[in-house]
Amino acid sequence: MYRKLTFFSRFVPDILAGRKTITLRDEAESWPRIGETLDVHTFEDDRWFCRICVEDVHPIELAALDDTHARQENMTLAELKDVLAGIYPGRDAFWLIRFKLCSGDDSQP
Ligand SMILES: CC(=O)Nc1ccn([C@@H]2O[C@H](CO)[C@@H](O)[C@H]2O)c(=O)n1
Repeated sequence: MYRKLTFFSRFVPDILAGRKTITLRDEAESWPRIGETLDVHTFEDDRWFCRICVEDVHPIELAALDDTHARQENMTLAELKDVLAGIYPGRDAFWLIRFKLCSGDDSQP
């Protein structure tokens, strides 16, 4: 059994295309561990849509977010900050989870 992470369904196409390779979460969702495989579901209807392998997890402040992070979200920095303000109003400290799509077969690199 893999642990489960959810994403808003509007991000599904970007995740499946490999255009979105990070997510920024609060402490409640800082639990993924590097090397861990996760089952990924939509937040709205709990639909499974892929597995991801966690490549990095680290804390990051809002002020430290730059264009590289925005690119990894397939957004501009302004769009990313808007999205964060919408999901996490007033928060300025996050956890960055970087991931790649994976099969869930642990024997694969
Ligand atoms: C319940 C809950 O909080 N779910 C979340 C939280 C965040 N995100 C995405 O991560 C990035 C930065 O936050 C943006 O692309 C967000 O849309 C998400 O898809 N689903």
